[in-house]
This record gives sequence, structure tokens and C-alpha cells, in this order.
Amino acid sequence: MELGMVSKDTSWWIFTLPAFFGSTNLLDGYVLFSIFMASLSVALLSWAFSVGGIAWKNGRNRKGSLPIPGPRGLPVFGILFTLCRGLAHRSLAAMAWSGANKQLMAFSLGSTPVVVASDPHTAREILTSSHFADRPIKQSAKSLMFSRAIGFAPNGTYWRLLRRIASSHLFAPKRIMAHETGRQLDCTTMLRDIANEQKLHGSVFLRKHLQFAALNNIMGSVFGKRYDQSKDGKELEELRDMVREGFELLGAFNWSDYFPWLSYFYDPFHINQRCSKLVPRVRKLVKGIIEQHQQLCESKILFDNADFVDVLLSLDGEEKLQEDDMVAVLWEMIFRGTDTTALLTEWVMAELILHPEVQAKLQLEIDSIVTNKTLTDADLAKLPYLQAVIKETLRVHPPGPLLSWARLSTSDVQLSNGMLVPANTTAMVNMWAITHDPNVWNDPLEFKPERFLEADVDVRGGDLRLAPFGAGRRVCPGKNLGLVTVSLWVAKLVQHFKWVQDLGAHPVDLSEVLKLSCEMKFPLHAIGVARDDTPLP
Ligand code: HEM
Repeated sequence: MELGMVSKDTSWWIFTLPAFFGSTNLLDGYVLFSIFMASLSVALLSWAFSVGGIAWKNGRNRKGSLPIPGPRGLPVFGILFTLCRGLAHRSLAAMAWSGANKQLMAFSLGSTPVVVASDPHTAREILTSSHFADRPIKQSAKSLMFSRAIGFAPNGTYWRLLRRIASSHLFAPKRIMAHETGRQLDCTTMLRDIANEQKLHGSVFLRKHLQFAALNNIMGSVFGKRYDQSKDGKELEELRDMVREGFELLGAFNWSDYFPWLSYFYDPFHINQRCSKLVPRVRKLVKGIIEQHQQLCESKILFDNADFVDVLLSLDGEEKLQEDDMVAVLWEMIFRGTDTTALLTEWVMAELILHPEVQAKLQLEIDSIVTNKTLTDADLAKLPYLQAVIKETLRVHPPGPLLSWARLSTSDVQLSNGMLVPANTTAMVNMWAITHDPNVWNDPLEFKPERFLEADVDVRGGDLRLAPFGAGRRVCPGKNLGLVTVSLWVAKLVQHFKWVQDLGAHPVDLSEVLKLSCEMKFPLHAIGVARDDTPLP
């Protein structure tokens, strides 16, 4: 009897299962349940035995003579929760430094297998290999037309054409030089606005001025269009809103990027819907500007200071782009060029305010070279300490600590250390980890521009100890434009003002926030004391 009771109690689920599975047949339900349990066990077992997590199952990390080490993370999710909030570059650096993971570490982001390099040697192998010349594309980037722009176009004929147009037309040295007038103009407006705000409020909200100057400057170079805050309020606000929305969508964490099947029924931030609303607005704006240029541009003669729209319209034959592709390329420039320039200048200014001795030394250098005349691009090469200050800021605060956009392996790639990265693996380089590694840099936490006077380092992709613009075929094409703009503006900001902390209301805080780029969490405010001997232009 007792035995019967036990058997009754413990076998209750046999009767409920068929109902649970919607079946009247006990065997069907039992089979389904067994399949479910078996799949769950296989999933758990593969996770338990997979270094790197579920996306590295079946020994995917052991294809080379040396296995790629890495954390297992959580079943199903991998280390998604570690990376989707907080400062991913710091979490990954801590993980790489704590184990033998510096060369390469494997991990899973949902079903995506990822490797990250945190040492210069492996970073070079990844960034310069032709097998890593693709990028994984986020859903939002695809929806926002970026798959037809330089940054996300897959490695192939179209992307090579865009790179050729970028190097021989858009970012050719003569074009960058010819746009100096615009850089100077935007800087002069910024310096005047700063002086006015200082007079009115006794301190300056620097980020606002830097962002406006950067947006106007890139609008000038790309569309030949500049805004006046007092007259073009409505149009400017519409543009700012579109740029802000685009940044938010591109930077937003989207579960569907890691679990593609989720996109059919789960989109909590309405990313798809918002992208579909933004794209027609962008098309309307950019196409309108292209039409204006077509009407105005009667002759085919292209001057060196032509804007990007005129350059693209002047292309013929194989180089000619379809109108939608032009929209994508031009819109990407606004995205890539605006925030990077503004936020790098903000980081430089923050460090100069926190290090008055560095600021004074820089002022001395500028005053000794630039006497009684406007500081120009040509003077920048004569200011080695300025270059050192900018390099040191790029080292301490690389704007893309994980190089912003990752790479994707197109085939199995054998590394020189014996590890093999399988095809279709997302590859990242943790530039922040490299630039903060005590084995690579002495006193990595100290801000010491002098280190770059002692030994010069190429920051444009030649030396992987400091490659904030990436390296190899997909290196940033805007690096020279970005560097010359930031150098000129920083030089002029310290030439005309002595910058001090607004200790009472807004002390300088170097906390970071990682969006599309790594920004100062608290916008920079400071007191700009006009330097009497260098009146504003
Ligand atoms: C301080 C300024 C800048 C920094 C730190 C920066 C950084 C980067 C980085 C790290 C990459 C990825 C490189 C790689 O995968 O190896 C990149 C790509 C890119 N950048 Fe920049 N960038 C800056 C300014 C600019 C400017 C001013 C423009 C254009 C106006 C620009 C346009 C691009 C484009 C189009 C790509 C994609 C290249 C490709 O995939 O082929 N960047 N940038």
C-alpha cells in the first residue's frame, strides 16, 4: 500500500506532462519531455566543457597548436551582462590581466564567438591581416544604411572603391590643407563664444562649444554648409536631433545583435521602429543638399577646397556612386567626424586643466613659435610639445578604447603564437588595455607628455603600442583630418586663455562613460582667463 502511495506521488508528472505539451498521448509527451531534457543537458554540458562559453563549443578554441583561453561566462548569455553595462574596456582588461589571456582571450556574447587581443603583437596580427578586413554589422547600423558606407561595407570591390575615393579625394592632403580656412573660422567663432560666456557667467561649459564647432566644421567640409546659432536655430536643432538619435541607435545595446531570433518578437527600445523613422529624415536632408549642389555646380572644375558633396558629384566612370550610396557615405562622415574630434579635444583640455605645469609649458612653446600672428596649420609641425600632449591624451583616453568597431574573420586565421581564430569570429583589440599595461608603458597611469619627447611614437597605425585610429586596411581614413583639427583648436584655446578649474561649482572629473566612443561622464566646465598679450582674432 505504502509502496503504491509512493509510486502515485512520484509519478504524478507522467499524467500532467501530456496536458502540458498539449498531447493526449502519454508517449508523445514523454518523448517531447525527454528531447527537451536531453537538449538542455547537451547545452549545459557543452557550456561546462567549453572554454570561452557556449559559442566556442566543440573545441572551436582548440583548432591551433595553442588553445585560446577564456572565461565560460553564463550558460546561453556568455559574458553579455559584464559587457552590456559599465566600462567594457576596463572589465575586459581586468579579465585579460588576471589570467594568461593577454595575447588573446575567447568569450561568448550570446551565440557570437568573440576574441579580444590585449597585447601589441597580437593586435598587429589581427588589424593588419587581410582575413580580418570585414566588420560584424549591428542591426541598427544596417537599418541606418551604414552597410553602404565605408565603415561597415563588407570587404570587397565596393568597399575598396570607397577607400580609394577617401584617400585620393576626400582626405587627400591637399584637400585637408585647403579646408584650413574653415577650421580657423569655426575656431574663431568658438573662441568668441567662449569669451562671451566667460564674461557673462564667470566660467565656461566647454563641451557645448566644442560640439558645435565640430559639427559646424564637419558640415562645412562635407556639405559646404555652416550654421549660425542665432539665425539657423530651427534647422540646426533638427540636424542636432537627427545626429543625436543616430548616435543613440548605433550605440544602444540591442539583444537581437547577439540572439538574432529575438528580433522577431522582442525590441524593447524600439530600435527597428526608430531606425525606420530616422532614415527618411536623413535621406530628405542629404538629398536636398545634393540637389542644391547639382543646381549650383555647373562647371566640372573642382577646386581644392571643394566640399565632399562636390567631390562625389564630380566622380565619373567606375568611381561614380549611386545617389543612395552617396547619402550613406556623406551621413557616415557626419557621424564619425563630429563626436571624435569634440570629445578628444575635451579630454585634452581636461588634462591640461588638471596639470597646470603642462599647460604652462605648452603656452611657452606656442608663444615662442607664434609671435604676433595667427597660429596656422603650418605652425603645428613646429610644436613638438603640443603633439606630445595630444599623443599622451590619446594614450590615457583612447576615444575608441576597443577601437569602436570590431573586425570579423572571413576564414580560419593562424596566428604566429600557434592559436587559430576560426572563420566568422568577431575580433576586438583592447587598445585601452595596451595603453595602460605597465609592461608596455612606464607609469601608465600618469599623464606625462614628456615620454613622447624622449621617444617618438607613430599614432597613425604604425606602432601598435598606441594605435587609437586602428591599423591596417581598415585604419581610420579621417585620422589626419581629426589630428590637425584637434591640434589647431587645442593650441588656440591655450594660446588665448589660461584654463583653471572651477573648483567650487564644477571640479574636473575624469570619470568615463562608454557610448559609441568613450566620453567624459561629466561635461567639462572651467574658467577661461583671457591672456592679455594674445587678444582674440
Ligand atoms: C580623433 C579622431 C578620430 C579617432 C580617434 C578615430 C578612430 C577610429 C577607429 C579606431 C576606427 C577603426 C579602425 C580599425 O578598425 O582599424 C575608425 C574608423 C573610421 N573612421 Fe575614424 N577616428 C577619428 C576621426 C575620424 C574622422 C574625422 C572621420 C571622417 C570625417 C573618420 C572616419 C572614419 C571611417 C569612415 C572609418 C571606417 C573605416 C573602414 O572601416 O574602412 N574618423 N576611426
